[in-house]
Amino acid sequence: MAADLSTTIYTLDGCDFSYRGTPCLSDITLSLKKGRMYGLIGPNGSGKTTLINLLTGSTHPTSGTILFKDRPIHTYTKPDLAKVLSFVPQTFSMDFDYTVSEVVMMGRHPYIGRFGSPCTRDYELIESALTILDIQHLKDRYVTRLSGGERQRVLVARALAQDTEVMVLDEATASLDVRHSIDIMKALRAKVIDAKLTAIAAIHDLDLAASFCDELIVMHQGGRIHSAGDVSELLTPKLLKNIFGVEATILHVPDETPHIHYRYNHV
Ligand SMILES: Nc1ncnc2c1ncn2[C@@H]1O[C@H](COP(=O)(O)OP(=O)(O)OP(=O)(O)O)[C@@H](O)[C@H]1O
Repeated sequence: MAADLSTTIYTLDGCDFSYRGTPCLSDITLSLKKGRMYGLIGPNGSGKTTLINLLTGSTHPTSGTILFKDRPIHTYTKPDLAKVLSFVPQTFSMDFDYTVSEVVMMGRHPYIGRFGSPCTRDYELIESALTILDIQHLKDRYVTRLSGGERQRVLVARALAQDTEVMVLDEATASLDVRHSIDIMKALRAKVIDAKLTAIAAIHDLDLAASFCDELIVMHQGGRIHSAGDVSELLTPKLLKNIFGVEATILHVPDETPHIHYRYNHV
């Protein structure tokens, strides 16, 4: 049966990437569908952030092609891309002291322009993002004076306010406490279900990935994709042993997503 191309958001075909001649990604071939949540997992240095940079169009493959919504990603202008694709980076730096509200408002810039006037809908989206990320009380604070976790929530709020059909996140929960990590994943999951968002999240917390993602993309050393597919099929003790070198059991509790039980082998 022919594939349903109308629901394909990304098609990566044989993508390689090198940093000044040093190979980093090799032969990345992937098809990512609309309305799915993907967890991008793999050990440190396996190429997750580099792949994320290709997916956001901020860098281009050394060879191979990336189609985004059936068009080569490099043919989109930055403003056009920003209306359909939002990005939560791992870290960020700002040249000026912006308040939390101002940073979240930046999510609306693709629609209103840097010097345009926001409309009611813009304010509604900003308020909603501030509430979902539990940062209403911080809205007049300078972002540079927030904790790492608070700042990370501001970046996710900015991406949510951007209201795009695709969101790419690079370890968006890395500095968050357990409640805020779960809240962010829940908020993404709700958008995946209700608004057919496609979310691709590089994530180290495998339990969170297993609980909230539909599919995993597993990277391994050498910048290759080891495997990709449904969480329930992919997440096995053998995979965790092969990719991360850890001993673990996958617990299947009725009506719950799988849980990973690591065996630490304390002496
Ligand atoms: N700007 C750069 N110049 C040269 N090499 C780089 C650069 N950025 C990353 N690398 C190298 O590319 C490889 C992949 O790095 P990348 O950051 O994509 O991995 P990652 O899977 O996101 O790692 P982590 O889990 O530690 O965040 C690593 O070997 C890294 O040292």
